[in-house]
Amino acid sequence: MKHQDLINACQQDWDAYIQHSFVQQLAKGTLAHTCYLHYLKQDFLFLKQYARAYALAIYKANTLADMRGALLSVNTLLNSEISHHVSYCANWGLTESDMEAEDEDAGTVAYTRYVLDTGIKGDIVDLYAALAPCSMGYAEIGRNLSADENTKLQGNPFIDWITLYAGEKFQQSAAQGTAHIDTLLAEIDLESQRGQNLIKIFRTATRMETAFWQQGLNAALENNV
Ligand SMILES: Cc1ncc(CN)c(N)n1
Repeated sequence: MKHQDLINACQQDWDAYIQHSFVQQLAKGTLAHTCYLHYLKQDFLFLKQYARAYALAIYKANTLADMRGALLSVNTLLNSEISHHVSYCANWGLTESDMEAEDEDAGTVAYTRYVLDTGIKGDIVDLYAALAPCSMGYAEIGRNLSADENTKLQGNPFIDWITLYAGEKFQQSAAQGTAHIDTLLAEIDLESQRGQNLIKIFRTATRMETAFWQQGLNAALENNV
């Protein structure tokens, strides 16, 4: 099987994630700032846990090449994505220590600990099936937003976010990650018990991504915006 089989098997859940109202409001520049700020703070905490999950992938790796690949992902997360995140959060008045001091929301805990638990219980392929919707999904969203002529580029307060995920660096590292997942999946038959179990993991993580967007939108309800 290939990564596209994972997506095809849960197309409806995948579309709900990729086309979520949070994403559409980002593209139009209309998202309530409370929602965005809440998302940014939670995403900082999310990315830290994600770096731990890639560190687990080093531990779970069977080959030196896979260990190096996972190390590269830890490095990209800590020194590129989180660093970018911290610097554009500063434009929104959020410091790194503000975000460190924030409590994790239920959706942040649920998603990240699901990924870690899946990796601890399972093997390297289970772990990557749980990690995959994160980078593959944001890369697809970045491509969609940059290709869509209705995406507001001028005067969009969320342009830094769009630029980060549509940008060459993120796209390239997501493409490398996807190629690696294809290598891990190559020997697994889609119809086998193993294949179906990987689909279940991938679908759960995809549903967690949708819940993460919704958690951002819900901040407006909680703050009566
Ligand atoms: C919740 C979430 N999912 C995915 C990504 C992209 N690494 C992110 N920053 N945040």
